[in-house]
Amino acid sequence: MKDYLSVQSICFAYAGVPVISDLSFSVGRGELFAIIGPNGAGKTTLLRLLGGTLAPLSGRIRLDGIPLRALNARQRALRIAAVGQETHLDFSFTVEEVVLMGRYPHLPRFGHEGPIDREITRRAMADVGVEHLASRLVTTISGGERQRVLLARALAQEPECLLLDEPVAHLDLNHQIAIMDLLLKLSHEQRITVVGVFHDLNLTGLYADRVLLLAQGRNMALGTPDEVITPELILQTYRGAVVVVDHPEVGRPQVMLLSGRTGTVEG
Ligand SMILES: Nc1ncnc2c1ncn2[C@@H]1O[C@H](COP(=O)(O)OP(=O)(O)OP(=O)(O)O)[C@@H](O)[C@H]1O
Repeated sequence: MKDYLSVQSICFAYAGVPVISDLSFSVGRGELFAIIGPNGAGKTTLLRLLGGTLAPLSGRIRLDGIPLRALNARQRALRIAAVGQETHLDFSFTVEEVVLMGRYPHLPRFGHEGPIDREITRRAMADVGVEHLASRLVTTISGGERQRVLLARALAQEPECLLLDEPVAHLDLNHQIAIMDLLLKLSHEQRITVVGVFHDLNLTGLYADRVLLLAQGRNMALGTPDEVITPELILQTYRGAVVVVDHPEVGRPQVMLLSGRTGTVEG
């Protein structure tokens, strides 16, 4: 698989406090790539570095062979769409207006959106199942609906790469599966590179092509879900005891918790 994103020895610190340390990896075009790790590991910071909203203190990030820092914000927005953890939307736009904003990087300066932009917006809303909310104010929809609207806005951007911070965190079971299936289709069929931060190790095990396990800003493991989602690595990084079983249908790793309640670990 041809590399789309290439990260070489990047370091980053907030006010002198190191958060990302000497991190290197690459992501293939059309790969569904998961970043996992405990709270504070640096996952969101890493996504911001990949999206170009933060710049590494040292090291290099390349996008399709081009140094990320050589691209301005609009050039980045034509290639990358990012959806952050913050699903709050302050202003009283309708859902359709918010999704249409994804088209802005494609519009000429001072230009207006046309029928093609409206059609792409409609399709993006349909893909994430928010078409029925099109005329609702974003301030009046639920957290999970808002999360899907923001994903629709990212899709309307028609990016080569999606950077998603916990894209299913607020979604119910049915919508989690629908969005993960959509991400799989986007990556494998449309060759969009999808990089997502996930807390749900079972969804990661089921869907990811490869997984980067981050702890204290360092690469603790990188490989297939089978290689990374192991009881040893989970205990070492999350300090949580688990057993890992094979999914009965597809054999992919699924995590079961051990705790005081299961009687296998001191509570
Ligand atoms: N703007 C900031 N200024 C200073 N420190 C920050 C800032 N943002 C994050 N940090 C710190 O950097 C570290 C990594 O934060 P980050 O949000 O990248 O972690 P994360 O792995 O995404 O965590 P979580 O799973 O809790 O969302 C944490 O210790 C956090 O407190």
